[in-house]
Amino acid sequence: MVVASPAPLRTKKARPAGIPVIDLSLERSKLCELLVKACQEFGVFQVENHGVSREIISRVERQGQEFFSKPACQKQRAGPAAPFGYGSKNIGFNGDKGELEYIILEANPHSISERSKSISPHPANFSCAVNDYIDAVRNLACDILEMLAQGLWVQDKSIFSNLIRDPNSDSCFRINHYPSLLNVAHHDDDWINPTPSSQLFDHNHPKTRIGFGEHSDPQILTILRSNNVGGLQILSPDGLWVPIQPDSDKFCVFVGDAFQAMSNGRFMSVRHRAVANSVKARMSMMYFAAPAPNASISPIPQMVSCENPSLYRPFTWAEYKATAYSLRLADNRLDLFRN
Ligand SMILES: C=C1C[C@]23C[C@@]1(O)CC[C@H]2[C@@]12CCC[C@@](C)(C(=O)O1)[C@H]2[C@@H]3C(=O)O
Ligand SMILES: O=C(O)CCC(=O)C(=O)O
Ligand SMILES: [Fe+2]
Repeated sequence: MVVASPAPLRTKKARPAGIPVIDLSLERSKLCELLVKACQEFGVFQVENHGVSREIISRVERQGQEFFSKPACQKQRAGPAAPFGYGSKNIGFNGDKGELEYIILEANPHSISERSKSISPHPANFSCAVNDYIDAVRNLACDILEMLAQGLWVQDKSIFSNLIRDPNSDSCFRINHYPSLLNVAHHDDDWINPTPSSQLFDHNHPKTRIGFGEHSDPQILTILRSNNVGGLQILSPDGLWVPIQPDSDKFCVFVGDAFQAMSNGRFMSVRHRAVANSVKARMSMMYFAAPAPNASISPIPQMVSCENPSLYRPFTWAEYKATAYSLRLADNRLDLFRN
């Protein structure tokens, strides 16, 4: 006898759906379709079977751990992040703050080799680990961008990837370290008595410590990898913060503002943040894939039609970056370039 299964219970509060996890070993035309769908519907997705070796990832992770475990006075020798170097709590130049420390570097071997002298007692090990990692994630970013061009039926498959393969590409690399809650809570009066002006808390949930505040990434694509400690959240269209499941074997890929502009708004640069509420320290590393400063960004002709007129005026990456750096982290800078 076949017994009908009971109708599923409906609860009033729907659990937000997770972001897509895309298996990069799938057949290519299927992959192109899935990648386009994810960039349209979410602006972010995770990838598995990405082909970046564990060894490359753990070498740079180890360098990050060694650096952040040093006493503050030693780390400060690599700072301040203006805009490259070591930073602690201060983000950008306009008063943004977060519960984190970080290293941010230009993603080119010469600059990394110079910077590594103030970061590590073994600069060659540091720069080699970071350069190998950047090469690997740049290739991953280019593969994804080429599949996205194919998925959009654009003839020139390299239309996006050429921008970040350009030797003058302005890409950068960042390692963020969010200390364990146990290391900071009792030193911090705000934790016990949050002040309304503090940026370090989410005012709707005063026990949420803001590690890296709400923003979208300005570049084309971001490739993020973290340890298995959570904290990354995206802002859903209905205004809810949705956690992204941490997974050290996957990469999380974000559409950036420049890609939203080039796709004429078909892809969206999703707003995200990192909270620092864990008893374990979170470490994340981001490769921000950017064009060269003089590259012109505008909606590609294939995305523009009578029904879909151009949403953004052309701008150079240098112009966009200067605007981003003149604004606060949470500001919506792309709207300033709308037609
Ligand atoms: C407050 C800021 C930090 C930031 C530059 C900015 O003025 C606005 C954008 C911020 C952001 C967000 C994504 C990564 C990052 C490196 C970038 O390119 O834009 C940061 C900048 C930063 O931390 O310096
Ligand atoms: O550290 C994280 O998990 C996210 C940080 C981030 O979004 C950024 O640095 O742009
Ligand atoms: Fe980001």
